[in-house]
Formats: sequence, structure tokens, C-alpha cells
Amino acid sequence: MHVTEGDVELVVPEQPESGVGDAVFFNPVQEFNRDLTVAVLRAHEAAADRDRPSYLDANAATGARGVRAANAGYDATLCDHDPDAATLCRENLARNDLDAQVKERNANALMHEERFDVVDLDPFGTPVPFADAAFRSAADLVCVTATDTAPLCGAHRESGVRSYSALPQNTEYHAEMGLRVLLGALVRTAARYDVAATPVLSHVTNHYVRTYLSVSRRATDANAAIDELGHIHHCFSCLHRESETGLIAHPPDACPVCGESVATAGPVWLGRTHDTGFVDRVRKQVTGELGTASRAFDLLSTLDDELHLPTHYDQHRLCRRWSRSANAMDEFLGSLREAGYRASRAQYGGTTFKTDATVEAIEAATDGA
Ligand SMILES: C[S@@+](CC[C@H](N)C(=O)[O-])C[C@H]1O[C@@H](n2cnc3c(N)ncnc32)[C@H](O)[C@@H]1O
Ligand SMILES: [Zn+2]
Repeated sequence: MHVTEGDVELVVPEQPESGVGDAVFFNPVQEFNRDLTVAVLRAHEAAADRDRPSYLDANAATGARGVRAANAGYDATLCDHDPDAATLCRENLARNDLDAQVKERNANALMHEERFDVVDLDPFGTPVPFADAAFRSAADLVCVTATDTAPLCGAHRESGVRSYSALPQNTEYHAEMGLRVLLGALVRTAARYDVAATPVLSHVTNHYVRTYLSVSRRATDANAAIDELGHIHHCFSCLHRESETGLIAHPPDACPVCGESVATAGPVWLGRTHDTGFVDRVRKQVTGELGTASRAFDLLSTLDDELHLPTHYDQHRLCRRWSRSANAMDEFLGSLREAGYRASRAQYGGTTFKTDATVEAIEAATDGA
């Protein structure tokens, strides 16, 4: 089957309907993820102080990412331990007249041996088995996809605890919970090597979490990153939540609003999940030949405005609790601002938002709506 993504043409195997089989993996739905990666790489290259920075597609499969990185001017290496995948990578590079290295190897061994400016992890499920080697190998940027959203967001709690050494809670902001659990684990992994990992762009869909972390090899920066870890105390009864930085959690004895008990998630990343300047530079690289350009542009515009606060709310859920009909989002956010609070849309869905108002304050401020 032939697929065109951006300016490259790929041959990809038909995928078995069951999802189980020997065919080299390809998911057309991830085009959005790959398009954004191309925009990120262009932004990184424009700011890099060297020609043709190096890029490792650590879990290449058909080579969809590595071929597109080579096409974007990177000195690309495509790695997969599956011989059929390595063969397909070579074919897809040749089909597009592109020169890149293909390694039929265990990506962890390769990353322990070689340095790359950018390392991209896109494994099946959790990226944790590749994270240590990635932070040792990458000079500038580590890109990570995690498709194990149920463990990350607390729906499969034990598995989340095992993979991420953190306790997730299955709250209604589950996508953001998953992102913050993943970021917490990645930041702690990097810190083991005196590396500070700083998220510069992150997005979440139903199927996966994707994040890009810039890398600094200064122990003081790694200490500063650790300082942004902490816990979220959540009341499932009234939805009140508060966050607390630091590795030791001090949950309140009871919810300060309704008196019920609170549940604590953590350690999680409480810092910024993106850098607005970086997001702006990536947005300038979203061009018409990207198949999902308008969706990418919308996401990056939302991120540009999103408040850097853990955690988000969903207007429809809140209004259902209050037996109110939901008004237009702009009007709703306007009421919060008029009452003196900060408020923005959030990336987690059309009715999600962030504010520094408490649940009680949100209810009061938007009551006349
Ligand atoms: C989800 S697929 C990658 C999809 C691809 N990046 C894309 O965008 O279409 C995961 C790939 O990782 C490969 N893989 C799994 N473990 C690996 C390892 N230890 N070293 C290298 N590749 C590995 C698998 O063979 C599989 O092809
Ligand atoms: Zn409460």
C-alpha cells in the first residue's frame, strides 16, 4: 500500500484487522503526530548551530519518521530490531532518493554507543524501557510517544505504578494526569544522568501522549527540574484539587471545601508542559504540504494561550454537576475573567479550560450565565 505524508511517499504493509501479526507496524492515524514532529524538527534545525543535525528514529518500523526527518535535511539514522522493518526502511529511503543510515539493532544498545542531536522514541506502549538510553544519547532534544494511556492516567493503576514509579489517580482530567505522570518519570530518569529534561511541547489524544523535552547537561538545571515535581491532592466528591511541589506529599486530612477525604497522585511533573516561545517557532513551521496542517495549527494556537497551571476543568462536566446548561465557551471564560480570575482554553478538548479559580469560585463567577 502506498501512502503519501508531507513530501514523502512510503510503502507500508496492510495491517491485520486484529492488530496482531507479523506485518511491520504502520498507523495512518499517527500522521498528525508525525506532521508535528516534522514541524518541531524544522524549528530545532533553524535554531541549531550546525548543519544537518543528527536524528535517531529509534523505533523506525516502516521508517515513516526517519524518512521524513531525512527529507527535512537531518542526518537521520533509522533503527529497528525487526529485520523486515529494516528492509522496509531501506526501500522507503531509496524510493524518496534519500540517504540515511539503517540499523537493524536493539535501539538501547545503539543509544548507549552513539550520540544524536535528536532522539525519537515511538515504541509499542510505554517508552520507559528506552528512556535511560535516550537521555544518555541525546544532545538537544528527546521526543517521546507513549500509547499506554490507561496505565498513565490511572485506569490501570498497578501497571502505571510499575512502569512510572508514580501513583496516578483516575480523575476527570485523565489526559493531563497521564501527561504529568509521564513527564515526572522522564524528568527523574534524565536526572539520574545529571541531565535536565524540560518539556517544550506536549499534546495528548485518546490514543497517545506525545512530548518533546529539551536536554541540558548541567546538574544544577537537573536539580531545578526535580524541584518542579510534586503531588496533586484531588477530592472526588467536590472536584477540589490542589498541587504541592516537593518529593514528600502532605495531603490535607480532609478536603478543605467539602470535608471528604482526598486522593493523592504523584510524584508528577507540576511545571510547564510546553514552552510558549518554542510553540510559536513550531507554529511558523506548519506549512501547507503537511496533511494535518490545520489541526496542527489549531493545537499550537491553543497551547500558545493555555495557562501554565495544573490541572484543567471540563465546562460540560461542571455544568452537569450544577444542573445548568453550558453556555458558549468564550462567554464562560469571559465571566471568569470579569470576576478577576485568569482563564484560558486547554488542549484537552473543546470544552476544557484552565483557571486559577477554585471549583466553588468557578460556580459563583459563572452563575449568571
Ligand atoms: C509503534 S512501532 C513504530 C512506528 C513508527 N515509528 C511510525 O511512526 O510509523 C514500534 C517499533 O519499535 C520496534 N522495536 C521494539 N523494540 C525495539 C528495540 N528494542 N529496538 C529497536 N526497535 C524496537 C518494533 O519492531 C516496531 O517496529
Ligand atoms: Zn471536596
